[in-house]
Amino acid sequence: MLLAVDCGNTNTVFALWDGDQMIGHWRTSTEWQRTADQYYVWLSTLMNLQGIKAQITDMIISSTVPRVVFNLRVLSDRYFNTRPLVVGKPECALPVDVRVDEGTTVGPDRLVNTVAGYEKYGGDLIVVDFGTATTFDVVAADGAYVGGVIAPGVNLSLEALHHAAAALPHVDISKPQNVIGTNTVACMQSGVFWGYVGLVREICDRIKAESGVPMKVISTGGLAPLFQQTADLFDAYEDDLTMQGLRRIHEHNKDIGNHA
Ligand SMILES: Nc1ncnc2c1ncn2[C@@H]1O[C@H](COP(=O)(O)OP(=O)(O)OP(=O)(O)O)[C@@H](O)[C@H]1O
Ligand SMILES: CC(C)(CO)[C@@H](O)C(=O)NCCC(=O)O
Ligand SMILES: [K+]
Repeated sequence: MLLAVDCGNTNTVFALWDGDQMIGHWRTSTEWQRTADQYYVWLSTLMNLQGIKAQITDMIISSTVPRVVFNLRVLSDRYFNTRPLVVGKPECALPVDVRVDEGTTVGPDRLVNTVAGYEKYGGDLIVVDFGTATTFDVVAADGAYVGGVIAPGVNLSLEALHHAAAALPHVDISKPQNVIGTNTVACMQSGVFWGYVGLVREICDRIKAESGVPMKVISTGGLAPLFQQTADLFDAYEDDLTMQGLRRIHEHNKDIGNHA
């Protein structure tokens, strides 16, 4: 079975794949100090609790935090006796072209999202991911990754207000009743919530205009449903796009006989 690991700047998600069936997924905070032994104790405890008996033979990692990869490699080597595929490393092949400026390193999560989006929806696609950052990634007709947009994440924007202004409290995102807030929290929620609705709409419109072809927009990430409830921003929502992409990239490397 395949263990797929997606390390974001805030959270790390592990998913267990049996072929194209995801049989479990678990989330922890991203901490580069966490050791291979700690990962293993945590993972095996959760698997036991859920009665999952799995023989993990393969591992694939996408990490936006370079220093966590070391301990995940040790986990793979020590406990699963396999060398992991690491997205973005030369030995990990992608099933699509990447057409960006020479010398640019695209975040592996962004590439992985587009691979999954293309597999399910085909090309001429925009993938929006609401993580630590809000990213927009563009897939051409042939599936190639052709670039995108990085905007500050929703929670990051709220945190930035709280940190920079002495009188602004910590606030969780939610959909405000009105645009005109009549207390501090409502004003902050309005600014970030409606500001984001506008940001997403404007960026997608401009990507479509610049591309000159009709495009589908799909969203992923914890906060996407909150925005979709309100405004018709996306054609579809996928809750585990990054994990689907990791499974697909692993399969591609097997198909071409590439063993990390
Ligand atoms: N209504 C909500 N308000 C606040 N947070 C929410 C809400 N719904 C979901 N979330 C949060 O969204 C997060 C899931 O987001 P996701 O995994 O896409 O990105 P992340 O883990 O924050 O970022 P990264 O992948 O960059 O580490 C979870 O931590 C969850 O707590
Ligand atoms: C933009 C983030 C932080 C989103 O997770 C990540 O994809 C990243 O660190 N990217 C590196 C730079 C780039 O994608 O161009
Ligand atoms: K993510």
